[in-house]
Amino acid sequence: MGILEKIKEIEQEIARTQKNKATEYHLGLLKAKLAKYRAQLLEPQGGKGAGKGEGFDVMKSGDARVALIGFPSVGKSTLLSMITQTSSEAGSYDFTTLTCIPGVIRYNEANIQLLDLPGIIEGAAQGKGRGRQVIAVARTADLVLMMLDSGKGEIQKELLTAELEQVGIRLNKGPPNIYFKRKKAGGLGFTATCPLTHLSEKLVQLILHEYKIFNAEVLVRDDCTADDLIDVIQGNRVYMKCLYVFNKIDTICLEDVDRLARQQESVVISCGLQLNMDYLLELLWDKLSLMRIYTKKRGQPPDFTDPLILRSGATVEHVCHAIHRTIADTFRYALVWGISTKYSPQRVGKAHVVSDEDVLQIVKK
Ligand SMILES: Nc1nc2c(ncn2[C@@H]2O[C@H](COP(=O)(O)OP(=O)(O)OP(=O)(O)O)[C@@H](O)[C@H]2O)c(=O)[nH]1
Ligand SMILES: [K+]
Ligand SMILES: [Mg+2]
Repeated sequence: MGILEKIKEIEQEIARTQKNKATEYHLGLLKAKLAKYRAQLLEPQGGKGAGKGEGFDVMKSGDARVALIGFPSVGKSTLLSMITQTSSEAGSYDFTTLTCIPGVIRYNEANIQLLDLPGIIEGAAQGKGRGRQVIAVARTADLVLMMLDSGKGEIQKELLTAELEQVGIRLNKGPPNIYFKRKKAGGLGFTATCPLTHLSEKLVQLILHEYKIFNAEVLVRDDCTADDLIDVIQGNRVYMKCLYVFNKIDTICLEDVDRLARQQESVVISCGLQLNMDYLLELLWDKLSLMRIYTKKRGQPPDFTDPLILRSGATVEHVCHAIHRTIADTFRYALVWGISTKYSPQRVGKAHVVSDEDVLQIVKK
């Protein structure tokens, strides 16, 4: 039996099985099996670069990478052509786009790489269409723009989220609060720091056995589920930020626009009527958590046209590296003007965390 068939069988069994206390262990086990087979399916078979697919090998460039994911004909290419200098063919028929088309969004002096991709269909996770390649590219992005057709937005959102879940992509959430470590001996060491309503020591043990793990330390710090535990054991999950973009609001009524706009992490737009594009870019910038740092030389005004673009959380040391590899070696201190310091200017060391739009002067030894 092939892996696909095995997966299908387990999925059917899960669907058949009633969810209750008595079937809890059985379902947990089935889920672990399913996750294992899916992982096998995603492993590239054969030689180097297998399963990568032609036309998907786009170099990373710029300060951040954003991937456009969505069902066919939701307007991904139309958007790329609108907000970048690149034009990507749009059409009223599905699968107009068959490869990965990169464009560059210029915003706040940053270069943000935007990737147009083929439409994903149901079953993408099983490798249908070019789903696997699209998903592989999406994994390399700093942010996913999930583009949805406002007319059928909510069901599309559910289906796509499920497809991405199946290949280990988790949107807008962090890893489960479980500490897990394999050991050489000693059996299972199990501790929970809060009451558990989904997991028990017995179930954890069963799931671990499914992975042939008999010795491990498991510390559960939240009311986690069996799925959470499986995520931690599999260890290859990616936790990505996602913005839900509801396009074509020109085709729905105002009440529906209002409802979609109020959803978490959502933005409503119309490429056709060029509605709300500025707000989309603003949100995109916020989500990427990028910062502009302006540098200046002693006795000279800062250069406000050419900031260094860094990730939020960056320190003066990161700024040094962004300027030049060797600057950190001759660094004495930095003067900072901006909201990251109490005084302007303030003398700071390498560990100082900078903020968006700080001005920085480096004083060398
Ligand atoms: N009414 C309306 N139509 C739009 C809007 N944006 C795009 N379209 C139309 O939707 C159709 C599909 O647009 P594309 O940009 O090709 O969509 P896509 O998501 O790239 O499609 P694939 O590459 O096939 O997956 C085209 O006919 C566009 O003109 C919009 O805001 N409103
Ligand atoms: K299309
Ligand atoms: Mg397209």
